[in-house]
Amino acid sequence: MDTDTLARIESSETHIFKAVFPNTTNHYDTLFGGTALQLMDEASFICATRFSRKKVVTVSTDKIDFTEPIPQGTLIELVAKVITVGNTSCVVQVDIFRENMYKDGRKKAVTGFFTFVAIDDEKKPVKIMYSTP
Ligand SMILES: CC(=O)SCCNC(=O)CCNC(=O)[C@H](O)C(C)(C)COP(=O)(O)OP(=O)(O)OC[C@H]1O[C@@H](n2cnc3c(N)ncnc32)[C@H](O)[C@@H]1OP(=O)(O)O
Repeated sequence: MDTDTLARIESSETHIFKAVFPNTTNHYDTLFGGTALQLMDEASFICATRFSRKKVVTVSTDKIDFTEPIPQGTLIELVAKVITVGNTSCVVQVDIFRENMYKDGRKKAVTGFFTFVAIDDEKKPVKIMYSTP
C-alpha cells in the first residue's frame, strides 16, 4: 500500500465507547448479539466513510466471532479499521473490547469484517480512494 493510503487508514481508525446498560442485554444479562452487530455495522460504516469521504454501502459481512460474553455493567470499546483496499471497495475489521468499570485492563470479545462499496449519485460503484474535488 502507498503512503497516502496508509495515512488515510491510520486517520480513519474509529473508536466508539459505550456502557452496557440493561436495555442492551439479553436474558443472560450479557450484551445481545444483535445489538453488538448493529454497533459494529455503525462503527465500520463511520470508518469506511471517514476513509473514503464518499457515500458507501455495505455489500457483505464476513465471519463474526463472539469469543467472550459482555456482561451488563461493563464498558465496551469498538475499534474499526480498514484492512484491505480494493478498487471500489474496502474491508473494515471491527473489534469489540470489554472493560470492567472498576478495574484496569480489557479483553477482546468480538471480531468481525465488513465490506463497503463507494457509490455515486446513481448508486453505481466508484473508486473508493479519496481524491481532492
Ligand atoms: C450503510 C448501509 O446501511 S447500506 C445498506 C445495505 N447495503 C445495500 O443496500 C447495498 C446493496 N447492494 C448494491 O447496491 C450493489 O450490490 C453495490 C452497489 C454495493 C455493488 O454493485 P455491483 O454491481 O455488484 O458492483 P461490482 O460487481 O462492480 O463490485 C463492486 C465491488 O464490490 C465487491 N463485491 C461485490 N460483491 C461482494 C461480496 N459479496 N463480498 C465482497 N465484496 C463484494 C467487488 O469485488 C468490487 O470490489 P473492487 O471494485 O474493490 O474490486
